[in-house]
Amino acid sequence: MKAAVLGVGLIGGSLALCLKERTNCRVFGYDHSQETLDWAVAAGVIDEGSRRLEEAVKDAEFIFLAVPVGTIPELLSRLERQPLSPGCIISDVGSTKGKLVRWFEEFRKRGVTYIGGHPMAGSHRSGVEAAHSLLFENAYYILTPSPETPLSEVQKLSSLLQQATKAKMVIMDPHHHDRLVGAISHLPHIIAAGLVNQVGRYNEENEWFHRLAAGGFRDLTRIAASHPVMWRDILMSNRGELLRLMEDWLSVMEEVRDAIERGDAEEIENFFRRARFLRQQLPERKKDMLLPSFECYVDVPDQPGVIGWVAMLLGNEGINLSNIGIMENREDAAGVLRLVFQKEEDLKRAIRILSDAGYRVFSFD
Ligand SMILES: NC(=O)C1=CN([C@@H]2O[C@H](COP(=O)(O)OP(=O)(O)OC[C@H]3O[C@@H](n4cnc5c(N)ncnc54)[C@H](O)[C@@H]3O)[C@@H](O)[C@H]2O)C=CC1
Ligand SMILES: O=C(O)C(=O)Cc1ccc(O)cc1
Repeated sequence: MKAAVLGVGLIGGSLALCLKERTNCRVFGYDHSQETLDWAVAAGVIDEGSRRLEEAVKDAEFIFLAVPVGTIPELLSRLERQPLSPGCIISDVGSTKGKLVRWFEEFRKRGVTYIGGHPMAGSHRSGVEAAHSLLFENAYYILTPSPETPLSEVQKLSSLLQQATKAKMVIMDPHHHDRLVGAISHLPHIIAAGLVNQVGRYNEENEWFHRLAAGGFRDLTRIAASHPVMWRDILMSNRGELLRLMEDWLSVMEEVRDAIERGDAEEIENFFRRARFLRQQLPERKKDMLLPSFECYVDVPDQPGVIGWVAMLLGNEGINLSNIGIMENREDAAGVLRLVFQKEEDLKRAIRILSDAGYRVFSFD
């Protein structure tokens, strides 16, 4: 099986290593830098490399775009004009997904499936030299198929990626994805960079600012060392969500500022109490602490009572749900319901019952 990785940097190189190490894919790399390709072949990151797109994607069953976010649309346009293997699956690893939605339809017309993807693991380093095959292990890897994407294709891609990366595969609506990563990744990068720049200005006057910057400042600003061009692209492509999130952030800051101005000790204490409580609730990352869970996703119409209806269908058959929730909440679209079970047998029975009831059910397990 041939897989093409377009952009052999940190993420593309890591994905190539994963595919080579844990699947039977032969990995063909494409990059605009010949030096990168030579290094990647010599280090065994890819089997072969070329600066010619046509050669890289010829006969490939899977094509992964791992170029900067701002370059993905241009590369997709070029791919559209290439002779591609019928039934081939194209995916990308870009940090934002909403702007890429239209490509599903563009490629569908040509008998090719495009499914957005985003591994939620990375580093402030970039380039193929920093690639490694354990980068994605146990991280979440989000896929953002269109509601029309054939389930068999989503399954094919997710099985390959799960096997290769050992990540936890999740599916999500692309716009919901952008709001979510906007809040937990993009906004924090803006805040970290802003704080470092602010203190940097003070330090120009008095270098004790940097000398004393330890503990909290370092912890909070680690991500400010990330790649400026990559983050420029990410902010430009998640504009709408980020503007909304920054409004919220500014009003949170205003509330604290006002509380300080008023000398409102209670409000200030509550601000920190709430944060400490919520911080302690964040899920642990330790691998062995994860309880086994089996999950599936169900396409549901956007109608009141649909969660209760699905829960009742399963309850009537004595199936225990350990969690249930809507994955996206746009008003104009149907939702994706996530169902979690503690027993594999319950998952299998639930899939059968819901499919028999006419629902489109998807599972990674
Ligand atoms: N770095 C991170 O922590 C994460 C990054 N991502 C996404 O992964 C993608 C790649 O990021 P990294 O691997 O960190 O970047 P990188 O800079 O390490 O790698 C990008 C590679 O693409 C090549 N490239 C750039 N423009 C090209 C073009 N027009 N044609 C051919 N090759 C080209 C570069 O030579 C480089 O080898 C981005 O879309 C980013 O949003 C996703 C998850 C985490
Ligand atoms: O967790 C973060 O914010 C990181 O710094 C790593 C990272 C960067 C970009 C992504 O799209 C996903 C993960």
